Amino acid sequence: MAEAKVLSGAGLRGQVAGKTALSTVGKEGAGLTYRGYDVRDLAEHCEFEEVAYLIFFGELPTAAQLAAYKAKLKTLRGLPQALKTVLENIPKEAHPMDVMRTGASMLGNLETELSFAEQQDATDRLLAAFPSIITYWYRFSHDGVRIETETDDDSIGSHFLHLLKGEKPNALHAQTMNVSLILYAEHEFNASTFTARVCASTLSDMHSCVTAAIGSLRGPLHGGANEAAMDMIEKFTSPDHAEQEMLAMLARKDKIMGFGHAIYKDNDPRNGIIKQWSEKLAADVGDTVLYPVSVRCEEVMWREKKLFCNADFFHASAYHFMGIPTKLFTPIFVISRLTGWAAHVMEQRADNRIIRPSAEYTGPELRKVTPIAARG
Ligand SMILES: CC(=O)SCCNC(=O)CCNC(=O)[C@H](O)C(C)(C)COP(=O)(O)OP(=O)(O)OC[C@H]1O[C@@H](n2cnc3c(N)ncnc32)[C@H](O)[C@@H]1OP(=O)(O)O
Ligand SMILES: O=C([O-])CC(=O)C(=O)O
Repeated sequence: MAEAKVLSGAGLRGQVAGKTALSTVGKEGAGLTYRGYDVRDLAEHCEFEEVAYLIFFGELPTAAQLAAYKAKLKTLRGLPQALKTVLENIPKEAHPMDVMRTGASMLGNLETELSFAEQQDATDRLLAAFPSIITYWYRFSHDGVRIETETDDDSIGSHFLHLLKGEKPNALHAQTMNVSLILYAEHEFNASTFTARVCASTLSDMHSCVTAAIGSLRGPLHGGANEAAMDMIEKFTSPDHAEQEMLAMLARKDKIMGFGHAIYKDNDPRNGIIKQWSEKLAADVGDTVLYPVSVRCEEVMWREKKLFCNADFFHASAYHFMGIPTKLFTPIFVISRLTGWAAHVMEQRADNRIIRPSAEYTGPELRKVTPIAARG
């Protein structure tokens, strides 16, 4: 179980900034829970759409409710021509998180949330359309093809992989995506979710809240860490090489992406789960380097600094083994975390006061304007 960390200092650490009924993170003895369910239990027994339903509506769906929800999402996978045109104009060199940000924002122009009564529909549309948005842009800009984004895939994870690769995923890949999307779905007041809540607190629309959150998730200290971790581990040719390089990075006091956490003290409960799937995928592709390298990185960081892998670290190798290009790693996080962001927006709206903290002023004392001609 993850232990509670002593929280104080800069970055609002340890400050209670609001209430939520959606999840607990690092609560003593509880690890990570969504609506009272242990994430490990959910990852073992549920589909991602089931977990999304739980996050939005507070209870796990019945079989009929889940079937209806998945059927609804399936109808929302197509993209309007105006959005496709925008995506076709974004260069190949663009950062895929910028594509996601533009995609969410453009959808807000085309299918504006006109009142809060439409919040669930706006959310479901984004949830269903995000895999289409990122893969439509990727396949057009990289392969020159205009893909059909309306598939009959049973799940969002399979839909994403199908669009990306042009063929339906095998069972192992479909299961891994499902688990990955569950693990990334919700995480209390992390930076991107807090961004979404701040935006929601001004009574802004869902697309603005989500667009803002994507900007926050993009950075390497948050969601971007899965890509940064991949960039690092793929340079290591063996576990011994990894150890040597990690020790050098630690000696230089470099930040090592995929390790540490603002709230968890000695373990991120999502890591053990995704690590197991990474190991299965490594065996599937016959990997003898990347997985052992990743394990050695984990050992070195714990031995040297008592720093542990967060959710992002073993996601890097897992996604890589599934043939997902590194630059699409963080957009997958978006596809999943949309559930948490939107649920927080709805929660904020239901009991709102504009979020507006105070600052401790550190600038100059009050002074008079010197006429411009007299300034030296
Ligand atoms: C899904 C997610 O978003 S999980 C987070 C993904 N982000 C990363 O993996 C980026 C790498 N990790 C980090 O930068 C940090 O651990 C964060 C941003 C996640 C948390 O930051 P903080 O809450 O400030 O970390 P914390 O207070 O535990 O840091 C304690 C010490 O460990 C160091 N430390 C923490 N993480 C790392 C790391 N990954 N590599 C090297 N040193 C680290 C800090 O620099 C700090 O040292 P100091 O006391 O000498 O200043
Ligand atoms: O909670 C955090 O600070 C970051 C994190 O792990 C997440 O958003 O999943």
